Formats: sequence, C-alpha cells, structure tokens
Amino acid sequence: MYSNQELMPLFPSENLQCEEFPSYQHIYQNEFLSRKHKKQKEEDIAICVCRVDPNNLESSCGERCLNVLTSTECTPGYCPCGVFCKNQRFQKCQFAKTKLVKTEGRGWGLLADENIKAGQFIIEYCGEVISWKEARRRSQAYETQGLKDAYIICLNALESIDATVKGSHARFINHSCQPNCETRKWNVLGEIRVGIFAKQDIPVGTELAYDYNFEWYGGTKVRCLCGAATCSGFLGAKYSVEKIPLYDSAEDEPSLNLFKTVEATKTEYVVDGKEEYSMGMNVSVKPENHLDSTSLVVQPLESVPMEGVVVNAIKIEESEETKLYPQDTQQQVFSQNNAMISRIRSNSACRNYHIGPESMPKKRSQLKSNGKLKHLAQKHVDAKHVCQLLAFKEAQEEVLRNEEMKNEASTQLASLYNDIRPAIEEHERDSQDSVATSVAEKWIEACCTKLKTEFDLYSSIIKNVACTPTRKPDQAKACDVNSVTEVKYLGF
Ligand SMILES: C[S@@+](CC[C@H](N)C(=O)[O-])C[C@H]1O[C@@H](n2cnc3c(N)ncnc32)[C@H](O)[C@@H]1O
Repeated sequence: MYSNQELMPLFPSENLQCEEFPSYQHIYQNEFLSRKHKKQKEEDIAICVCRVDPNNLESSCGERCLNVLTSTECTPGYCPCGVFCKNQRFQKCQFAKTKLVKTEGRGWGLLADENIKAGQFIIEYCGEVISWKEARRRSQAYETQGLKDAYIICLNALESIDATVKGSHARFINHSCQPNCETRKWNVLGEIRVGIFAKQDIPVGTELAYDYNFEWYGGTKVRCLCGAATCSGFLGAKYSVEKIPLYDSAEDEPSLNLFKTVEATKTEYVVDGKEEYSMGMNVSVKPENHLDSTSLVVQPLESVPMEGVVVNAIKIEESEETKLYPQDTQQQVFSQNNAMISRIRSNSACRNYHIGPESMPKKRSQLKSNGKLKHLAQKHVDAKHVCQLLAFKEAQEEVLRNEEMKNEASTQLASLYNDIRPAIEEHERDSQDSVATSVAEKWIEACCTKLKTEFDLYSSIIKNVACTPTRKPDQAKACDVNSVTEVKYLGF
C-alpha cells in the first residue's frame, strides 16, 4: 500500500484545470460504440421480496435482498421498497468521495476523500464499450502512439471498456499487488457494469488501488511500482494476452476446439542488472459476494463468429465403425450450422447455460493424454442395426420404441431451436450477457427431454444386448433392418 507521504494531492477532482493534467472527456455512464444500450425486457426484471421496515428505512434492499445477493440492481418501479430501495447504487451514482493525486512514478492516482467501509461501492469504471477486436486494435494503436498509460479493461467475453478518451475518475485508479479495492460486475437494468469496491476499510487520504491482473488489457509491460512486499514486478501480469484461455465454468476446462490453449508464459527481463520475469494476465472479475466466479473475460479466436456461436470443428473418422454409428442427420446439420454453444448468463446469478443443439459440455475424456482432442463426433448407435443382432421381438421393439422417442425429442429440439434462434441471436448481438429466462428455460427443458430419451435408448440397447440372445453377424446381415416384423427369430 502507498503511504500518505508518497502522495501529493493537488486539487479536488472537480478542479481539472491543470496544464499537466491529461486530456480526456469525463463521462458518467458507458458509451456503446458497436451496439445500442440494451433495453431491459419486463420478463427479465428481477423483483426481490424485500419490505420496507418503517423503523429502519435504511435497511431496505440490504445485504439479504435477493437481487443484492445475485449482483443485480433493483429496477425502479418494480422494487417493493420503492423510493427506499438501497440497491440502485450504479443507477444513482452513489460513489464514495475521492480526490485526484499526483503520485511518484505512477502518474495520477485516486485517493479516498472520506473513510470508506469494507464492501462499499466506490465508483463505476466508465468508458467506451468496444468489442475485443477493437480493444486489441486500439491497444496496439495506443502503444504505437507511445501512450504510457493503459485504460482498457475487460467487460465480458467479447467486450471491453476503454477509458482512454472518455471515462470516469475510476480510470485514475492505479494497480497494486496488495490492493485495497477490487472490481465487481453488476447487472444494472440488463447491462453488465464494472464497479470498484472496497476490499477493506479504507481511511481517508489512502490511495485506492486494485489488482490489474484480473482486469487489465495493458499493452507494453510496465514495471510495477506498487511497493507491496508481494509485488509481482510488472503490470499486466499472470498470462500473456495472446494466451488467455476461454474458460467456461460449465465445462470445467478450456474448450480446445473453440479457443486458444492456455500456457502460462514467463517473460524474462533484465532490470537493474538482475533477471526478472513477469507472467501473463488473467482477466476475470469477481462477482459481488463471491458467489461464483463464472465471469468469462477472455479472448475469443478470430474464427469465432460471435460469442458462443462456433463452428463445431468435428472431424468424422471414416471407418467401418461409422456403419454402426452413423451420424444423426440433425446433429450434422446443427454442427455445420454454427452449432450454438451460447453462454446465457441468467439475470440473477451469473450462471452459464449452454444453449444450442450441441449443448453438452465436453468431457475430459475427449482429451488424449498428449493433450490433443479425440474425434469429437458424437456417436449415435443405429438402433435398427442393433435390432438385427437381437433375437427376441420384444427386445427389438423396445429398442426401436426408444429410438423413435429419441428421434421425436431431437425433432422437437430442432424446431424449438429455429423458433428461439431470433431471440438468441438478438441477445447475442445486444450484449452477449443475457437471454430471456423464458427462452433459456424452454431450451433447457427440450435439451433435458432429448438427453433422457437418449439415455433410455442407450440403456435399452445395453440391457438387451447384454440379456437377450443375439444372432450371428452373417445371419443378421441377411435381415431387412427396416422392418422389425420381417426379422426372423432364430432363437439361439
Ligand atoms: C488506468 S491507468 C491509471 C492512472 C494513471 N496513473 C494516469 O496517470 O492516468 C494505468 C496506468 O497507470 C500506470 N500505473 C498504474 N499502476 C501502476 C503501478 N503500480 N506501477 C507503475 N505504474 C502504474 C501505468 O502506466 C498504467 O498503464
């Protein structure tokens, strides 16, 4: 942490007329460059169950409010606490008092101008909301222009906030490896916003700092002057930007067919005759209350057309095996059709749902020991082919019945996909953060039905293959697999 002596408060933040002072435009809310600000749909509004306590008005929508617990601000007009609601801090710009200071070696910084309590919302990190691609372009351009300070942080998997040209005072908060603040993401009227929150009680006059390693899209490596005993040496930190994994908590591992692989890199430097190193950067943001850490703030590959919508790079091996496991035509259409593995963050809990015909998480078993992907083509047993091998009519009928149910569920899922595609795509374009809960629920239900019917089919096949007498392969081949009734029962 910085001692007060190291800091030189020059003037209160409202007095920005100073020759030295960097030129930027002060803004009070994010400006969206590549899309419109999202309009919250009524069905997506999360309404808490808080009640106003007439004896304690300050307690309305406190820490036990359902919305607060899920890092969602209450929507005016919908909150049962009405004007007494305390959960609209971003919306009402309820910032702590801060002051700009000139630091030694670290440019400008932001100081607490009042005692701040642990957990308190301090200020919103505002700027221009841009795509990751634009962030990368700008970052390189700023570097080329020789800009020393970097102001781009991650907002979500596809977007960043750039406070270089336009921003709030949060742009002046410096990095510390032992920070007194942290960034948290909040859902405010359907948009994700980044706030700086106190990690601990912060006495007036203390410089505010958070750990950039979780946030920052810095360009060149900068020697860290935070002075902390645990200082990592450089800003921009644990993983190099180019090698950030796209981590999806639902899959519990980086998905290799979608994103670049992770490699913690170590970049070596010689500083003051000593060899030092920095490690790459991590860019996740902790949600309020640390309920989970599903925020995905990573760099998608160029080839990913939009968030979560990927061309499934499935390689189908041509072999005898494919006769027994022909690809389900629907599955193929889906795969070729940019199978959508969409990340839907529910309004409330930053949970991730997968939406899309190929919605099943990839299992660890898909990885060979050498780290390469096994062929990911999902195998679908040809039930009719299996029936050829079964000797009993009952067994064949059971398998075929289950197959029919599975096919029905697949067809339903396919038609539902077409029904909800516009809704999904609209949301993907608008924010990549939320899809109407009703859409997600419909989809999840259909996915579950399909999974259940698949399970029933495969378990009936396993059961019957294990328990029913089977035919010899040559006898089986002679049968007409399209009609069960024509199968001759040989009865072993
Ligand atoms: C978001 S800006 C912070 C405000 C900046 N100091 C200014 O004057 O505008 C980030 C930049 O501040 C500088 N900086 C922040 N923390 C630092 C630290 N601990 N050590 C050295 N430089 C730091 C780096 O130049 C970094 O690119």
